[in-house]
Amino acid sequence: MTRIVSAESLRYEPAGRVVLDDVSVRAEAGEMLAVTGPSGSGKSSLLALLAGLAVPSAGRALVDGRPVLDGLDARLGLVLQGYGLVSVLTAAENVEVALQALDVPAADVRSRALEALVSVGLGDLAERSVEELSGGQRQRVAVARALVTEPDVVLADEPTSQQDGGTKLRILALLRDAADRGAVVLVATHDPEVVAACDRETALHDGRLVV
Ligand SMILES: Nc1ncnc2c1ncn2[C@@H]1O[C@H](COP(=O)(O)OP(=O)(O)OP(=O)(O)O)[C@@H](O)[C@H]1O
Repeated sequence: MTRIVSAESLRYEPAGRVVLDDVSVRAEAGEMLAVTGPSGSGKSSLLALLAGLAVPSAGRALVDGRPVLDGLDARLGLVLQGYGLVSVLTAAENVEVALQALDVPAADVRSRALEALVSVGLGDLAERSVEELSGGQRQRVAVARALVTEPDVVLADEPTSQQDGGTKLRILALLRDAADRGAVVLVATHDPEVVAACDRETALHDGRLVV
């Protein structure tokens, strides 16, 4: 079971540009950590490094003390900017993809995907192709796909940016459920309401931690 996600003195300089410098963060099972900062401060980059989707030029991204790319036994739930959905598939099929990669019995895949879509208020649109969904609905499909596997680590980049009051609260409640189940939850956001729903905040400015 995953207990700790940590960044140790991360430096990230794609194309020679310093985007993150000496960033250390630690989050434990059961907590929701808000990663805040103005646009361009490096929030998405930090989440990408913690997800193993980008490689730091110095420092380490660790899951339970092991380099994140070695920690693949830890189940990762990602909500990325742009969502990464397959637009020609239906909402349900996009969520099913996450379960198919695991040892979930085929008979359970559909019901669990539908349950996840109902949890984000999209039960009625499960059979709708993603290209026919609005931006906010796509974001909710991405949240359902990230959480359907009951991940040990949730990395969510502005997961409610396109939601109104009710659905925003619903998504925040689902993230809290994941933390209560023992997941480590990191949420990049500049929304004070989202920060208030988290346990702690770590702030970035120009790629550095604000102390
Ligand atoms: N691959 C890259 N090459 C060059 N610059 C990059 C790269 N990735 C990110 N940056 C730059 O790093 C800075 C931080 O970007 P990042 O997306 O991490 O910030 P953010 O805090 O998530 O912003 P936002 O809230 O607008 O999403 C930006 O100035 C961005 O242009």
